[in-house]
Amino acid sequence: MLLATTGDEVLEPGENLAPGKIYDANNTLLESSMLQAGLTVIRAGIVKDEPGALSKLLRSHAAHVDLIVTSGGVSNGAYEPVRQTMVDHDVEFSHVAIQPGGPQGVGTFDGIPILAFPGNPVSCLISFEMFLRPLLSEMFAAPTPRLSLHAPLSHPLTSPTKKHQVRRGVLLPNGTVRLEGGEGSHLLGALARANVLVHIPEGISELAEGSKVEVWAV
Ligand SMILES: Nc1nc2c(c(=O)[nH]1)N[C@H]1C(S)=C(S)[C@@H](COP(=O)(O)OP(=O)(O)OC[C@H]3O[C@@H](n4cnc5c(N)ncnc54)[C@H](O)[C@@H]3O)O[C@H]1N2
Ligand code: MOO
Repeated sequence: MLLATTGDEVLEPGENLAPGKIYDANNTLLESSMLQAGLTVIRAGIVKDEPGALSKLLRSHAAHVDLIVTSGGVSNGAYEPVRQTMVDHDVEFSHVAIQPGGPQGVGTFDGIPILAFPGNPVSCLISFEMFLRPLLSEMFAAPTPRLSLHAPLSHPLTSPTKKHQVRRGVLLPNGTVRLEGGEGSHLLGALARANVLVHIPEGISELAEGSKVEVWAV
């Protein structure tokens, strides 16, 4: 696996955190998830928002990898490095009806399969759990799929009707599930406190306390 993230504002953990900069969360999140899933990972680092930089980095590792995963630079901003780099490649960008993790890219870069996940940290982890991890389970039986349970909600919730929402939650000792943090796809603290992903399928706009939801133990 080759892992890369993008953004002039993103710094390696430990660097001097100047105003307007943030530490890279995505490479660490994805690398640890991938290692746990039994993959061998090359962490290529952070690509600056410059034309040509991403292609150069990916090509420098391409001979040694079976799959490329990037995070960030895929939505509709003025400059989206991943999207723009892939213009010359067979990569399709679209919006999946899921929250978080909507903007996605899939295709090949110089013949190597590539998945381009969105940049918000929770979005890229949910993308891995929803789109890549199940595939690995099916293809290589490693790791085993996430344990799926049905548990009653400890409180009511609302969800966007036209999207499959994946919220972070805590399965409590009394067997109920409580949402942890809000919908925001930047809420890493809440993700760290969660022990389940809570699935609210498309078509549902609200659920009452006690409604059963599918949760994946993570
Ligand atoms: N016009 C539209 N704008 C946006 C849409 C849309 O549909 N139309 N979707 C929004 C959603 S939802 C998401 S998710 C983001 C995805 O955008 P990108 O993949 O282009 O992500 P970036 O802009 O590069 O980053 C988003 C956010 O995350 C921070 N980030 C990026 N990389 C890292 C990293 N490695 N570690 C920590 N944080 C990271 C970045 O600084 C931004 O704050 O698009 C929305 N906009
Ligand atoms: O759908 Mo975006 O992936 O929520 O932050």
